[in-house]
Amino acid sequence: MLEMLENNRDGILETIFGNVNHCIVVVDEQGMVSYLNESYSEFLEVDKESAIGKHVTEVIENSRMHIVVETGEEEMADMQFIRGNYMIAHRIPLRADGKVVGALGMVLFRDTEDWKKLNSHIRDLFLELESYRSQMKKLNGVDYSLHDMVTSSPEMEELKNKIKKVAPGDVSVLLRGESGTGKELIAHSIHHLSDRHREPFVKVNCAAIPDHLIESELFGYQDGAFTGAKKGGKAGKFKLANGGTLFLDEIGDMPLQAQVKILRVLQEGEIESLGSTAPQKVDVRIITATHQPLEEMIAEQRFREDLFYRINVVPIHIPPLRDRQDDIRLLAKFLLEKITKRTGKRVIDFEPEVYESFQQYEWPGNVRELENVIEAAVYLTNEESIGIQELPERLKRNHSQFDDNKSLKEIMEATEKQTIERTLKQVHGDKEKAAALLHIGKSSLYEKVKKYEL
Ligand SMILES: Nc1ncnc2c1ncn2[C@@H]1O[C@H](COP(=O)(O)OP(=O)(O)OP(=O)(O)O)[C@@H](O)[C@H]1O
Repeated sequence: MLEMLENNRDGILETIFGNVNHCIVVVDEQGMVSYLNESYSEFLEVDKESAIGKHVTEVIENSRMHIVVETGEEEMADMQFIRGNYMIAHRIPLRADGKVVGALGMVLFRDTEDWKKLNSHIRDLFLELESYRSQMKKLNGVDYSLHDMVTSSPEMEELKNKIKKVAPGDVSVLLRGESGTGKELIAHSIHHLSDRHREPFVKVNCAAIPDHLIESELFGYQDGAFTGAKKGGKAGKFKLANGGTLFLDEIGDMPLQAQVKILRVLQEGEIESLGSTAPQKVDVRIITATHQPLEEMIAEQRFREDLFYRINVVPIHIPPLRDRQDDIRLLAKFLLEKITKRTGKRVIDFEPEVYESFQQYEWPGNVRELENVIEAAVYLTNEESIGIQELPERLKRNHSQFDDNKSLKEIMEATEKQTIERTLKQVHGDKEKAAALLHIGKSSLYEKVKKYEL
C-alpha cells in the first residue's frame, strides 16, 4: 500500500483534490510547494507547474504554511487576505512517524464567483454591524475615551492629567494644536469623563459649513422661517446637544456674525432659532478647537476678543507629533494593530529603517497622517513586516542615507542622486537650468542623469 502511495503520489493527490472547487496546496518540510490544485492556480493566476518547488510565500500572499510546518500546530478557519479578499483558510500539518513532513492548506470556497458573492455578503454584514455600532455611538454620543489616547511622552501624560482634572466641571475648554494631533479625541474624552457623559456629544465642524448656513445649523429654524426651509423646522446643534457637550471644531473659521450669537448663548444660556419669537433655554458645555492663531485674528478683528475669553477658560495645547519622538514608535505599533484588526490582514511590525524614517519625518498631518501612511502600507505589503518600499515617496526621501551599513561612497552617491532629482523636478526637467542651479557643467549633469537613471 505504502509503495503504491509513494509511486503514484501525484496521481493520487490529483484524483483527490484536482477536481474539488476548494483551493488546495501542499508544502514539504521546507515550506516548498509540492502540490497546488487547479482551483488554486486559477485563482492565484499562477502556472501550476512553475509554482511547484517554489517557497510557498513566493506563490501565495500572506501564507503561513511554512510556519505551520515549523510549529506543527494546525490553524483552522483563519482569516487570510489574498488578492483583495478575505479567505477562510485551514492549515494542517502532515505527519509521518511522528515527524512533521509538510502541511496541507485549504482555502474554503466553492468557486470564485460563489466566494465573491459570499465575500460581498460578509462585507455587507460587517458594514451593517459597523453601522449599528456607529448608531450606538451616536446615541451615546461618544466615540473615544482617554484610554484610546496612546502616549509615552511626559508632556502628553501631563496633558492627560489636566484633562482628568477639568473634565468633571462645566468649564469651557479650548483645544489648540495642528490638524490631526488628537483634538477631537480629547474633546470626546472630556465629555466621557464628565457628568454629562450619558447625554449627547455633538460635533460641529465650523470650517465645513458655508457661512450663510451656519446660524441655522447652530440654532435651528422654525417651520416656514425662509423659503426652502424644511417642513416642521429643524433643531439646531445647540438644541441637539442640550444637557450634553457641544464641540465646536475649527472655531477660528466661524463668521463674525455667528460669533456674536454664540457669545450670547454662552452668556444667557438661551438660543433663538430663526423665525422664532421666544428664546429657548439650553444647557450645553462648550469645547472648542482650533489650529489658528486666535490672538492674531483678534488683532486683525477677525475673531471676537470677548468670545475668546469665554471659550478659553482652560486652554489645552497639544504638541505636534514631530515634537513627541517617544510617541511615534508607540503610536505606529498601536495604529498598525488597530488597522490590521479592522482589515483582517496579518502584518505585525515594521522594519527598523521604517521606524527610523518615521522618526525623521516632519508629520505635518500628525497622527492622522501616520495612520494613513500605515494603512496604505498594510494594503501594499505582502510581508508580515512593513518595509521602507511600502512608504510614500515623501517618507522615503526622509529616510537617512546615513545608514550604519553604507559606505561613504554610497552615502555621497545617494545624496547626489537625490539633489539632482529634486533640482530637475524644480525646473521641470530643464537640464540646462538644473546644471546652472547646481553649479556644474551641462555634460557633467548629463553623465550623472545617465548614471542614476533619472
Ligand atoms: N494619542 C493618540 N492615540 C491614539 N490615536 C490618536 C492619538 N492622537 C490622535 N489619534 C488618532 O488620530 C486621528 C486624528 O485625531 P483627531 O481627529 O482627534 O485630530 P484633530 O486634531 O481633531 O484633527 P483636525 O484638527 O484635523 O480635526 C484619529 O483617528 C485619532 O483617533
